[in-house]
Amino acid sequence: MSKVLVSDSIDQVGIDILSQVAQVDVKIGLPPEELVRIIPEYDALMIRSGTRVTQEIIEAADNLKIIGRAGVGVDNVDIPAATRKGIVVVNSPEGNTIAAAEHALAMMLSMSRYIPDANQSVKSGKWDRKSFVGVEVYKKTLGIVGLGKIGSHFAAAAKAMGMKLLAYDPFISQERADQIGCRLVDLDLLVQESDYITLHIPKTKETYHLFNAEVFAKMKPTARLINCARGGVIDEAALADALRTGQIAGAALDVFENEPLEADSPLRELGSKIVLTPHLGASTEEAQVNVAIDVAEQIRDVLLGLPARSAVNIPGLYPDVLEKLKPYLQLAETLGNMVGQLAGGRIDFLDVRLQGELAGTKSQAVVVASLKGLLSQALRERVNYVNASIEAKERGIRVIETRDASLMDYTGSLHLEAKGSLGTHSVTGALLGDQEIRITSVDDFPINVPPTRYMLFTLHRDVPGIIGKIGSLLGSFNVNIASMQVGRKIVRGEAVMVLSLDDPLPEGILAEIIKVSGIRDAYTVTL
Ligand SMILES: NC(=O)c1ccc[n+]([C@@H]2O[C@H](COP(=O)([O-])OP(=O)(O)OC[C@H]3O[C@@H](n4cnc5c(N)ncnc54)[C@H](O)[C@@H]3O)[C@@H](O)[C@H]2O)c1
Ligand SMILES: O=C(O)CC[C@@H](O)C(=O)O
Repeated sequence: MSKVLVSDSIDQVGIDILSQVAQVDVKIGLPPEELVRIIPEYDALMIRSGTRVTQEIIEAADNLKIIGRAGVGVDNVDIPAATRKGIVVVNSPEGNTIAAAEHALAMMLSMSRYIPDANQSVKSGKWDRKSFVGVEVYKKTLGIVGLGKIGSHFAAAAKAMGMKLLAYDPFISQERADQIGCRLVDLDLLVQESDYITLHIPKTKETYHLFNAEVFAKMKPTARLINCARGGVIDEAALADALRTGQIAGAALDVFENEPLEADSPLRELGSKIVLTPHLGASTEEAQVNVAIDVAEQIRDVLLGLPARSAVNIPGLYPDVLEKLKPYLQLAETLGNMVGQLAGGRIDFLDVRLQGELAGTKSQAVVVASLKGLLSQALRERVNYVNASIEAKERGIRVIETRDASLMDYTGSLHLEAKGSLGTHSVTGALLGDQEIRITSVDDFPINVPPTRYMLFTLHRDVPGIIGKIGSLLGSFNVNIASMQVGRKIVRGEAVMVLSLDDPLPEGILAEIIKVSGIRDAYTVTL
């Protein structure tokens, strides 16, 4: 019989589902070294946000087939390590959406009316009405950072309370924002105009310390900040300073860079200016039942050899179809990710053209894989093969699918074209020897390069000396070039240069590249 380890507290309904197919051991609060020691016994691991599933634990997990996260955020799981080890990671993308949005609303209101402090005061025997004069949210401007599932639900409730809504989300279309009733603005404007700011973004490289001293300096002195998304998106030391010095009026936080919050955190010393809860966003009876059922059912299915519906690292397809299509799905994800970055964050449409033998395959999975790649910059692990199409639709991305079996320059190739905030761009790719990915054109200029982690593309006039200039410029920034190729249609005409780099491009270098005479445009792609 399979064995499942449940290492955080989950609702009994989840245990009951798992018990239909496995022996279930509930062991909460295990120290990491104990988890490393016992994990080889288990076929599945079910967690919430409390357990950190590190590379060390995954490497020791020789029998593990699936990790189930009863919640949305999988930033406590080392996904690349799990993927490398062939372990499916599943989550519950929607089970706690309402709970988290309602918690953020509760935080906004209790901060505005000093409810935690007033409650404490009455319970301590006082009847002090003067110290707790609050502010109304009615007619105030609310800035929503991250207009995804939770941000949208918060928006609907805030609108009903008479708030004016601004939103910052580089991956959401104006059309979608209009539907929700939000004015889409840049972060600077949102920060300057909002009376309340609520964060509903994932923790990524881009969002780490997105709210920092510089941002607090731009906020109104009467502004209040709510974070029920992820710790780490706020610089906590800078927030404590901003509250202490009166640069902003208040904050309400459910999540922290280190959890549990350190005993000596300056955030604990800010009296009625701050409301703190211990990561309770998902802690409602309803949400815990939802996420427990959602994830336990997926663990049960995978242990029975069936696909998972919300896998964050492996497509939810039947194994035989998957096996055949796997290399093409990888190609589609890579091209989607590339064209998404070339076209810019806010995508209007994606044209997926299946060529050669690929035109005859079950294309839906290839289209979905392209969308998964396209949305991966915005949604990271939250986009999967199940929700990629819905997420694209909600973002107002039009998807066009075409087939051309007659195009046979490679056995099968895939051409993706996307229009986004940086313009319309295209990439084509094919498989070499049925496995190895090759990029065979960019913006219809023929090339033949394997995708690499850091890439630089330039559009330029094919004139002598230009390659040397780019090489020297990158050298002066200590960026090493691993390979370089030029694609052109006619000699001395328009051309594209593709450079694979060993290092990421430092800030500001793209602007220098564009200044080089003959260069028309330059783009970076990180895979
Ligand atoms: N406190 C809790 O207990 C709790 C509960 C549930 C979810 N969460 C967290 O809340 C967050 C939002 O969850 P969701 O379900 O709404 O996710 P979602 O994926 O539906 O929405 C996230 C949104 O953030 C946007 N985004 C990504 N990068 C951005 C950036 N750099 N700037 C601005 N916007 C950006 C995306 O386009 C997307 O629309 C996640 O971090 C999740 O882990 C916390
Ligand atoms: O497990 C929890 O209680 C928190 C879940 C929440 O942070 C999430 O991302 O889903």
